[in-house]
Amino acid sequence: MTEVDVLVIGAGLAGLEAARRLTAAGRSVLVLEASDRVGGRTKSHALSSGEVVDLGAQWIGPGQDRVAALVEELGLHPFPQHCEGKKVLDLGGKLRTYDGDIPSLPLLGLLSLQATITRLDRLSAEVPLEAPLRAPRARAWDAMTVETWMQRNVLTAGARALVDIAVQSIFAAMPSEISLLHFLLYLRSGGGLMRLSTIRGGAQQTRLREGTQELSRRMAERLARPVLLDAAAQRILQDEAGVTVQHARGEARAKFAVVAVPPALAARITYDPPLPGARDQLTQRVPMGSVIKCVAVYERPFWRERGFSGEAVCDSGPVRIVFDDSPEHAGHGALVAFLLAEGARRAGVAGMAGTAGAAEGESVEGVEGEAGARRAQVLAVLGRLFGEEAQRPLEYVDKDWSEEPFCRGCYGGVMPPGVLTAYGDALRAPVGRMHWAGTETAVRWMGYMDGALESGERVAREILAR
Ligand SMILES: Cc1cc2nc3c(=O)[nH]c(=O)nc-3n(C[C@H](O)[C@H](O)[C@H](O)COP(=O)(O)OP(=O)(O)OC[C@H]3O[C@@H](n4cnc5c(N)ncnc54)[C@H](O)[C@@H]3O)c2cc1C
Repeated sequence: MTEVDVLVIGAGLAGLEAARRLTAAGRSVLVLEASDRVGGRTKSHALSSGEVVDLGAQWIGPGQDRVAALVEELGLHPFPQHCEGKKVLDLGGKLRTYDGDIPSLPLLGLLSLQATITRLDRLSAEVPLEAPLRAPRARAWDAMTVETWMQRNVLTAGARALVDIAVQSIFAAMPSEISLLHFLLYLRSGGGLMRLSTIRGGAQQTRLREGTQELSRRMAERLARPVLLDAAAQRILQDEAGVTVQHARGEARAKFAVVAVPPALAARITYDPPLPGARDQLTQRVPMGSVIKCVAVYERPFWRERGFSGEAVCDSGPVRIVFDDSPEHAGHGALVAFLLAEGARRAGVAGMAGTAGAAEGESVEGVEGEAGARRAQVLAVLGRLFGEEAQRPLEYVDKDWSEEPFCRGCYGGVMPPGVLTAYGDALRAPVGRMHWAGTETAVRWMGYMDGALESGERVAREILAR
């Protein structure tokens, strides 16, 4: 049995950040990772040209200071997300183009949309980041979904459709699945609705040439002990002197453990003694969002030549949002389309019936079955938005995150009504010698890579203080 000071479960950004901080403080650390790679919800894919696209987390933006510092420390190369040119809005079956951050709507819709954004940002400013239940209307907000709030407060159908898409794009969940309090907390945690949904000055501003998974690879390389891969933690036993973790490759013992996996995944580990009721019930109530990310690669970014930015917003069909995904030195062009929430679930279920590769379908011409059907549907949307050329990519790859065995959905855990009020206190509270990390536990940038790093830093601090 391996014995160390601290065992970290999960080699995503949260677990690796905890591990490197504890190592730097002179503690011995072993990271156990269930899958055969590090990086968790980051996954970079090499195109046949050798350039990299991200099938998981992709962007960083202003205010995400931890990620920015890490990028610099690890010598990675940031570059700006392309956003020059016209954007396409596919609303109510009609295609139009617009400039700027807010899609073009008739005057009343535009006013309603602006008023909604201002109102949501004002409400979210009332939610204290570290203690959301102290918000003056916390209980009322946690008793309703974002959908209910929208029905009452967003006055035009056009504005409602766009807010709906913004919510799906930020959470990979439907407005009907999210507590208004959780939503407002999340907005505050990331600096507001516009910051979360925009490119310039927003959370989609910057990409990494090497892809975001490289952050985890380089962090793991620098640890004193290699990450133990294919070592899913199955059972955590605690006694007065320490913690024993039984995992897929054996057993390990430490003084403390960090569980750096989302709550829904933490629920799949057995705890002995059993978790306190509140903590266990929390893990029963924070489901993961649903997203399939689809990347189509072309000879060149032909849409740029026609004055388009590559960005699109759609209210029908399988795709909700599209961005230019071309590599930094765009010899090639690429577009990334997001299937979100209901759309991802429909496409994912379709994938189950067909070929293997529903989880990560690298489709080639002539591919058959449901993975091929998904590809055809996505390419048909891209063709409608950017012209017929978009239907003929050189390469296509997609990834259904609900199929990833140790993520089971993305971008992260979503809280339905009632959860924060009843179980919020259990989110970060250690249980004996076990400490909880993961982006879902972050105060700032909850749900993002930056939040994952914050949580790793926090648990390292908690353990060192003990
Ligand atoms: C499609 C997509 C797009 C995204 N876009 C962005 C973006 O643009 N910008 C951004 O900042 N964030 C984005 N995110 C979110 C970002 O990826 C996450 O916030 C972040 O990576 C979470 O890191 P984590 O360490 O908290 O969790 P994870 O990355 O989930 O790490 C947990 C690790 O634990 C492992 N594990 C699970 N169970 C066990 C077990 N029993 N034993 C051992 N190991 C286990 C998992 O395999 C995983 O490696 C996106 C996510 C997705 C999927």
